[in-house]
Order: sequence, then structure tokens, then C-alpha cells
Amino acid sequence: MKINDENTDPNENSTLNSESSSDPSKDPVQVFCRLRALPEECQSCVKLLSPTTLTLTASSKIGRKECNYVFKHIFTSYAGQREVFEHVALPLLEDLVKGKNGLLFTYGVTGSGKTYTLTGEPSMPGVMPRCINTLFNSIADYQAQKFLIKSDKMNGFEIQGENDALEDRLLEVKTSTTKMKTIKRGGGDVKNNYENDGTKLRCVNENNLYAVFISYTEIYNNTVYDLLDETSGKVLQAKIIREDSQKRMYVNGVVEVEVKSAADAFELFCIGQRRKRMGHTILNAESSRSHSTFNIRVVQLQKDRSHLMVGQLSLVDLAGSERCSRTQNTGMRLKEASSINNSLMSLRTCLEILRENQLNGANKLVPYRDSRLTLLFKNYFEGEGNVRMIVCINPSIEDCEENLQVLKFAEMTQDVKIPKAESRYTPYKYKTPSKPTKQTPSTQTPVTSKIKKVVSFGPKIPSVKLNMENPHENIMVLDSLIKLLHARRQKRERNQQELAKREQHFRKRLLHIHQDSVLTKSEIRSLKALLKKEKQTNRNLNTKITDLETSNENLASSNKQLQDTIRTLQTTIDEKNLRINQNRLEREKAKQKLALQSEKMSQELDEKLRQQRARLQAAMLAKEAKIQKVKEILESDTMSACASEQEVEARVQPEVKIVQEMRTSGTTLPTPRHRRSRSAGEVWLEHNAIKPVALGTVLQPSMKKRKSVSKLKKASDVTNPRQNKYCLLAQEADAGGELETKLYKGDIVPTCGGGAQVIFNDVECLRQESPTNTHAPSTPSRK
Ligand SMILES: Nc1ncnc2c1ncn2[C@@H]1O[C@H](COP(=O)(O)OP(=O)(O)OP(=O)(O)O)[C@@H](O)[C@H]1O
Repeated sequence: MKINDENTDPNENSTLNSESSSDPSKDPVQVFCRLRALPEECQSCVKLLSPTTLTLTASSKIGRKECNYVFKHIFTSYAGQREVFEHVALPLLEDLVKGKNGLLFTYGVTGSGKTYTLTGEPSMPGVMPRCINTLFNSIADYQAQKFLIKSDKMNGFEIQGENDALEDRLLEVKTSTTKMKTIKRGGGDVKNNYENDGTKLRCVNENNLYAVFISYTEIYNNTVYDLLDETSGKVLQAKIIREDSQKRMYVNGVVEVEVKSAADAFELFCIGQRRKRMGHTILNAESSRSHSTFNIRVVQLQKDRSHLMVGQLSLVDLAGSERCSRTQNTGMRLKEASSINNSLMSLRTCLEILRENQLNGANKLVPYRDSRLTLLFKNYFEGEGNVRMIVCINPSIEDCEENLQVLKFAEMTQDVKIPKAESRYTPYKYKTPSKPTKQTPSTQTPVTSKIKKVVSFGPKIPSVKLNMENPHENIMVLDSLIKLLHARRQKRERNQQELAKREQHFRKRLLHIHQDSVLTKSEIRSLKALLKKEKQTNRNLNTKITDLETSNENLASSNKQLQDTIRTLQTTIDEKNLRINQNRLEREKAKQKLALQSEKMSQELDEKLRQQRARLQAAMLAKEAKIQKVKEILESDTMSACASEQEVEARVQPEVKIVQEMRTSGTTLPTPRHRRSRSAGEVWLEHNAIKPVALGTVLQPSMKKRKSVSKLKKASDVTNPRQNKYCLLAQEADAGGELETKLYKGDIVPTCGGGAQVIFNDVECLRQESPTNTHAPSTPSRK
């Protein structure tokens, strides 16, 4: 792979993926790519540069990125199923008939055409039906009798006697009749005949007898299930993966059915397919939720029946990798998806480590055991057969990012080298026949022949003819006969002893076997109980997992809601903070403005006060001058008494004018009624509020001699003859909330009854107002 700028020559890359292997004993994993057709309106992210090179254009936030990938062969969307089969699967099928193993798997994003490539449709059969049809087209005439070769349930095969094979065939006819009846009653049709194009293999050995065995398994949520297991009813039982005597991995107890025609194989496939976990997702209406393996095993028996040869072809339809954000899976589907992605990740890790070991000569442990998928195919990666992969690509823009990952994996896989597979005949076991028969002397066990030998008493007793004419000769013949009989008797005794010994030995063994069987039975019983318990625990755990998943989902959704609320609150807080800051700024501005205004006003007030003081001083001076003049006039009256009243008035007139002028100019002068300087004879009774507010005015009521009381308690408080003036001070808030002080003044006049009355004749009102209050004067006023 190489990342291109727009101008790079794409053909440069074709040399990058060198297929040549330096080690002739190893072959790289062959990776093919198949592009799915796109609807016309959709845009493609893949461009084909040559039959082996393609460019993937991925657009991201950073920009456009072009990557080239080289494969063994790329099938365009116009390539048919036959072309794919002939290129990819036919060589593996030829290997299979030669007794070699092969693994073919499809890999890609969900909905990219993996199942279509492997299975196809009846009119457009995929790899699997074509393999089956081609196989039976080729070996149909060279098949062994059914049940002659039988699975030993431990990944091996054994040959059984003809009678046993016959019995099994009869049994099968019986059960298949019952089965057909059940199917007919249930209305099910398990037949699905894929179109057969008559392709044949040329490498069939006509001297051999062939038997084809089919098994079909799936790995769902990292557990292996047998899709052909009829015993487990509707709920499939989990199977375990084991290692056989030759260290090959196999599914323990898997049902392996011998098929004699392609139709039989398709029937089995359809039965399994109905059990396979499929599901509807947003991206594929019929999405495989498990990895399924369709296993074809071809067993060849040499004509002389001395050796067996077994080849295996595993066709694996991997579940598609999927991003949960795109599929929007939840609950069960989410669990399936994560299990699928995990197992694909394990496959990737194993291949990466294998490659690293091969490239760097490292010896890292390949973690096959991390997943059932990798454990089951461990042998293939370690040299038990050829490995081929078809990478399926849906070139739509939406799949681009996931395709990038798939192509990266595919590219890496091509670097992994697998030791070349070998075909070999292996000696087989003979299954002990249930009943020894005369027709099959070869099936007699060695034990039986040995017993026969034990009970033979030696050569036959010769017939003896006595010659009456020669008694001497007769005696000799009888002697030898006696000797022979004696020897036979001795031999019989020896044989009897041997028999007794063997009988004893056999009994001992039988007893031993019986004990073993009793022990095994009890062990099986306890294992069954344990299994039952484990199953129960498993069920409980599954329920717990589902519950936890549900609560997890609930928590996630409430978490999302809370996050939304937090976000909304955060936005509100931000807005409020902004508003607070704005308000603060405005307040500060207003404060500054106010300070400026108050400074200006205080300056104005100071100025006014200064002017007022000057005017008052001037008025005082005028008054003093007037008084001085009045004094002078009075003095001159007493001394000369010649001056007329007009003269005095004329003299006083200018001062009165000054006072009048001051009044008209707005200067607050005390009215003649409110003179502050009183004669020394005025004594005031000042009647205050209980806690009067300090006036704090410049002009204070002038009461030089006074007695202040807050409450008139007795009559003498008023009738005191020394007091002649009364002043009542009242304070209250006016309509504008400002403090208003009123001084009600009057004369205390004694009454003829010895009491006193107050004659109010003046009200003085003091009001203090805020300078900012524009409609009222800011100075205390007197009324
Ligand atoms: N090359 C093709 N030509 C025509 N139709 C195709 C092709 N590839 C896929 N399809 C169609 O696209 C749909 C999805 O394909 P398919 O089920 O094989 O995808 P998948 O990769 O197996 O998906 P999943 O991983 O979800 O099982 C099917 O309806 C199939 O018929």
C-alpha cells in the first residue's frame, strides 16, 4: 500500500506487494478482492487501476487521502459467480481431491457481499454450491458404499465391515422415511438445488473409493454450535474445540454426515442455514450474526484397502465488521456486534504476530486461544493447508472508513506465509464388527484366531487299518497310535491349562472393565450433574448480563439526559454571568457619572454658599450701618432734638433699599417675624419629640434661653411665670419620603384663673431634600 498525492503514478505500487516467497516450502496467504455493484446514484470511493490494483479515496477533516492496494486478483462488480469460483475455489477443490486441506474465508464490512459470494442464489450459485456440484460431478462413479467409512467422532475415520455398513444403510432408510413423514407433516422443504454447470475435476484417482462428509458449525458470541445437531432440539448446545492425536483442532462431537449426492449436501446446508443466527440490521436486511463454517471432508480409500487419505475444505463466511455508530445496534445486536468485532480483532492480532515472527525471526506466542475463531483455524495458519481470503468491498462512500480498515487487514494478511500443505495416506483403524460373519473372514479379530489355535489338538488322527496276517506290524501301528493319542492327551491337558489361564485372565480383564465402566458411569453421572449446574449458572449469568446491559443502557440514556441538562444549565449560567458583568459595568459607569455629578453639584453648592455668605455679610454690614445711623440719629435727638422725622427717614432709606434689593435677588433673609436675635427677656419652653432627628442645618432656631421637655407632665411645666414663649417641634416624612421638621411657636399668656394659655402665632418649617431631586430646592427651607 502506498499513500498517493494526486499526481503519483499508481502503477508504481504494483511492485510493492511481491508475491514471490523466498522460502519455497511456504506460500503466502492469497487474498482476492471482490467489488460489489453500486446503485447508479451512489458515489464510489474505489477506483480500479489494473486487475490487481485499486485505489481507495478517503476524505477526512485533514483532506483527501488516496491509498493503493494490490491483490492477487480483483473481481469487478461485473465479475460473475463462476469467475470467482474458478479463480479462487477451484484450485482448493483440486487440492481437496488430492487429500490436501484448504481454508477459504470471506472478510469485509457488513452488507459487502460475503454471504452472496460464498452461497449465492439457486440461479447464481456461489462458491459453496459450485464446490459441491463440481465434486460430485467428478467422483460420482468412484464412491465407496455408504457407511463403509465412518467418522470415529475424534476427527478420524475408520472402516467398518460390510454387514455393519449394510445394517447402517437399512437403519438410515428407516429413519429417513420417518423424517420425510415429519417434514411433510410440518410442511417444510429443505431442498435447495443450485444450478449445476457440469464442471469436473481432472485429478480424480480412479483407483480409489471416495466418501464425502459434511459438517456445518457456527461461532456465535464466541461459542461453537453444531448447526446439524438434531439431538439438541431448538436450542443448540455449545460444543468445545479439542485437539486430536495429531494435534489438529476439531469440534468435539460434531455431526459429520456422509453425503452421496450434491442434493444431499444442499439439503444439509439448508437445514443448517435455517438454524444459523441471522438478523436484521440497518445496513443489511439479512445479516449473518455469527461466523459459519461449511466443512467438506473427502476420504479416499485405496483400492487395496490398505490406506486412507483425508482432505478437508473449510468454507468460512465471517460475520461482517460493523461500527455501532452506523448500525445503531442495541441490546442483543450490540452484544453480537461486539463479539463479532472482538473475534475479528483476534484474527487480526494472530495474523499480525505470525507475520512479525516470520519477518523478524521472533518467537512470540500467537494468541490463538483468545477466540474460538482463531483456535479452530489454528492448524491452517500453522501449515495444515492452503489459505485463501476473499475481501468483499461495498465501494459506497459511507463504507469508506471501514473499507480502509478491511483493506489494511487484507494487505497485512498477504504477508503471512503458510507452510505448503501435503497430501498423505494414513493407515486406518478397522472398526470391530458387532457380529462376526462367515462372509467377512477378514473382519475376524486376532483374539478369535488365537482362541482357535488354543483349542486345536494337533494333526488329524490317521485312519488305521489292521493287517490280521501280520500281527507284529499291527502292534507297531497301535504303538504309534497310542503315542499319538498320548501326545494329543498331553496337548489337550496343556491346552486346557492354557484355556483356564486365559479364562482367568479374561475374567480379570472383564472385571476390570466392569469396574472401569461402573466408575465411568458414576463419573459421567457426576459430570452430567456438574454440566447441568454449569448450564444453570450459565443461564443465570446470561440473564444477569442481559439485565446489566439493560440497566447500562438506561444509565447511558439518563446520563445523556443529564449531560444535556448540564449543557443547558451551563449555557444559562454563561448568559447570566454575561448579563451580570454588563450590569456591573453599567453600574460602575453610573457610579462614575454620579460621582462627577455630585462633585459638580457640591462645587455649585459651595459657590452658592460662598455667594450667600458674602451677601449676608453685606446685609449685616448694611444693617449695622443702619443701626449705627439710627443710634446717631437717636443721640442727635437727645442732644439737639432739631432734626425732623423726614430727615431720619431719608437717612435710613438707603439701608432699607439695600435690604429690599437683597430680597428681590433671591437671598434668603430672615423675615422680620423670624428674627433670630431676640430680646434677652424671651424664655422658651421647647416641647420636642421623644427622639428628635438632629437637624444638622446651617440655620438653627434661635432660642437662647429655653427649657426642653419631651413630654408635658404637669400644668406647672406651662404655667411657669418665667416662661413666655412656647415652641412645639414635630418631625415627619413628607410625600417624597424626606424629613420635614415643623416648629409651632406661640406666646404663653397667663390666664385670670392662675393658669396659662398658648397663643400660636408662627409656624417654622424645615425640610431637607436630596440635591439630585431636581424639582425641589436643595437647601433647607423655612416657611
Ligand atoms: N456482487 C453482488 N452482486 C449482486 N448482489 C450482491 C453482490 N454482493 C452482495 N449483493 C447483495 O447485497 C446484499 C448483502 O449481501 P450479503 O448478505 O452477502 O452481505 P454480507 O457481507 O454477508 O453481510 P453480513 O456481514 O451482514 O452478513 C444481499 O442482498 C446480496 O444479494
